[in-house]
Amino acid sequence: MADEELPAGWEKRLSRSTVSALIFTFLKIHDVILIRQHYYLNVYTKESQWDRPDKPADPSGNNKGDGPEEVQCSHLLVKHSGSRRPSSWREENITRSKEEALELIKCRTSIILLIVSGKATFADLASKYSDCSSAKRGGDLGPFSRGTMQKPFEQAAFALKVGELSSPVHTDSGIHIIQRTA
Ligand SMILES: O=C(N[C@H](Cc1nc2ccccc2[nH]1)C(=O)O)c1cc2ccccc2s1
Repeated sequence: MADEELPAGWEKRLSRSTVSALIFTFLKIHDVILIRQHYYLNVYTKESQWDRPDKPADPSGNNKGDGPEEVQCSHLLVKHSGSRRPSSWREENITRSKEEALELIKCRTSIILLIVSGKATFADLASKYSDCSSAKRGGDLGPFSRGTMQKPFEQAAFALKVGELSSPVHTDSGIHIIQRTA
């Protein structure tokens, strides 16, 4: 594909990077390998990327198509003996196994179906059953961006649509059900 076919707002640039200076001691030769690589510049934001863009550059520069910058979630956490902090407002010393925790959260997931029937809200259940201190706020963790929560939690949260519930998510803290609220 020729350059002129680049989506609007992008320019193809050349990058010169010296990959490495390799010293072959037995050949006493310095071998500098010079690789010229292309990168793509968003002419509006001056942000650059290695991957060839497939859609017009976003003048605002945010939301590069990889989803929201920030989400808000509530969660219901069931801890187990292997949790990072096997203690909570509900239980000083949590000794249940991971398997027992998974059964428990599945059971509470079926209870969560009460939400669908309108007989309970996620906040009701989190405030009653979650082992996270956010239980006092109905499980609400407030808004957060990428890089602030444990990776498995972040990946699940950012994959949810607003209002959606996750399947059980395992982190070092225990097992979570996540609801994206914004
Ligand atoms: O890390 C927390 N609580 C831990 C358990 C825990 N571990 C988590 C890991 C990911 C997301 C939420 C999580 N909550 C605890 O109580 O042992 C947080 C509590 C609160 C309360 C309000 C807002 C944010 C947070 S994050």
